[in-house]
Amino acid sequence: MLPLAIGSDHAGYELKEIVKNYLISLDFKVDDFGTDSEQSVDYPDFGARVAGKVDSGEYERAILICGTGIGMSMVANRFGHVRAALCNDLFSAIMSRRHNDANILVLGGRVIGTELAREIVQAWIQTPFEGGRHSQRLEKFCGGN
Ligand SMILES: O=C(CO)[C@H](O)[C@H](O)[C@H](O)COP(=O)(O)O
Repeated sequence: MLPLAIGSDHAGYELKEIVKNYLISLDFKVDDFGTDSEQSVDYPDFGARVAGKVDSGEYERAILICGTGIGMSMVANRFGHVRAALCNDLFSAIMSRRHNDANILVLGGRVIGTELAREIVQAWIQTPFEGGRHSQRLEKFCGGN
């Protein structure tokens, strides 16, 4: 199965561990790029570490988690080949794959609960990109990358 990169700051640490273990239970290979505790860190350090790996093509998909998800999505979307989607609801997560071919899912560890996070992650992993008219739209801002 698709190997995934995952990262968080301290505010996303608890949910990162839950999401990581959930993915492992589904037989995904998950590479964790920190942080490793709830000790305060700076989200740009971990966001850039993971987004850079998607940007370079080392990983096809990744998950980032901070308190709201806002900071991580801002950081990740600075990278040219990254389409990071902050999805704290199920509909957005599904649409971010169908229409936007999002390659990084961003979650807010202080916003959503564990069960919703699991549902979002599962749907995001499983939902394919629809292509068609959406490809031409992606082409207009990221060259289809
Ligand atoms: O970047 C964020 C907001 O966009 C994240 O939610 C951070 O996790 C948050 O800012 C961390 O806050 P803290 O008060 O330093 O724990």
